[in-house]
Amino acid sequence: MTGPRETAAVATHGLDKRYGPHVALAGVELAVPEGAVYGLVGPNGAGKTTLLAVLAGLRRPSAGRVDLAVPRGRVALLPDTPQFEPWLTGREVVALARRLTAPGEPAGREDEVLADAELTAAADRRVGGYSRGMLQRLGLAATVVGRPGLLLLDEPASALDPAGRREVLDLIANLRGKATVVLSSHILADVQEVCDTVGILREGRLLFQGPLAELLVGRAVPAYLVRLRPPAAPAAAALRGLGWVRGVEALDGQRLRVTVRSLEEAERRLPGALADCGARVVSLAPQAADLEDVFLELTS
Ligand SMILES: Nc1ncnc2c1ncn2[C@@H]1O[C@H](COP(=O)(O)OP(=O)(O)OP(=O)(O)O)[C@@H](O)[C@H]1O
Repeated sequence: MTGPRETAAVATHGLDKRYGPHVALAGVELAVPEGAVYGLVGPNGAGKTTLLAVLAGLRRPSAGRVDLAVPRGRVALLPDTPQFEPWLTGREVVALARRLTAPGEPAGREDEVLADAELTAAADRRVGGYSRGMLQRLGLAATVVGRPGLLLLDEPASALDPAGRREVLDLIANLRGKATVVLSSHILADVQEVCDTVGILREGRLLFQGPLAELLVGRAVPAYLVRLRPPAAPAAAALRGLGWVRGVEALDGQRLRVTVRSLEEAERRLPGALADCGARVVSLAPQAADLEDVFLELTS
């Protein structure tokens, strides 16, 4: 066989999972390239948790198979709400995980992952007093302490506040190059930020899978975001009258979203058109397609 599946860290073939009569996964052909940070996105009930559990070997598929390029013992799963014994300290949780998953690793490895998770100061406190964000970071520390080759993260940042999400996303971004990561999320901005490869799951079926850039570029509506000194209305009216402008949307008193026939044409003509109508331009930038837009287009 040729193509990307050849270098897949994990691939599934004709994967089905039924819960009684309910079909949770249907013919899933997943291909996660080695070293990817792969975002599995889909609405609630799409089958994300089920797929991760099947990949981790915790649930048996009803049909099909999972091919792993790493040994089963080097696959680690972090559930969406990791549970720890509240009387253990953070350091004890990580130490236990190291002894279970990689007894050959030196104890110094524990300090390393606690530091990466910014938990050094809290390491000797009982985890019963940890915040949600700290628990999620501790879960990540305990998951990576054994240097897994494949990390499966179920909604790792979804339940956190913006600061907590930021910290967890940074930790995941730092895993790039050290392991293959598959994370599920319904927060598309998070996926767009940290993932290089995306799989869109709906009602148990993979609707799209491939590089994030390909997904976005192939579907981008060429548009420019123009910020002007108010008032923006005269410039909007002038642009609307031009043949190469497809539409002008006033986002507020000073920002216009100008959709165009092509970005190349806009690069040549937009600055001049704005100058001709006397607009005072603060900034001008092409607007990238958003994973959220593409997702809605594919799933609606
Ligand atoms: N143990 C189970 N028994 C019966 N049905 C289940 C079971 N686990 C999941 N399901 C159903 O299978 C479907 C997929 O569930 P799953 O939890 O995998 O989705 P999800 O994409 O992770 O959703 P969420 O984002 O809400 O966690 C849902 O319709 C769910 O109700």
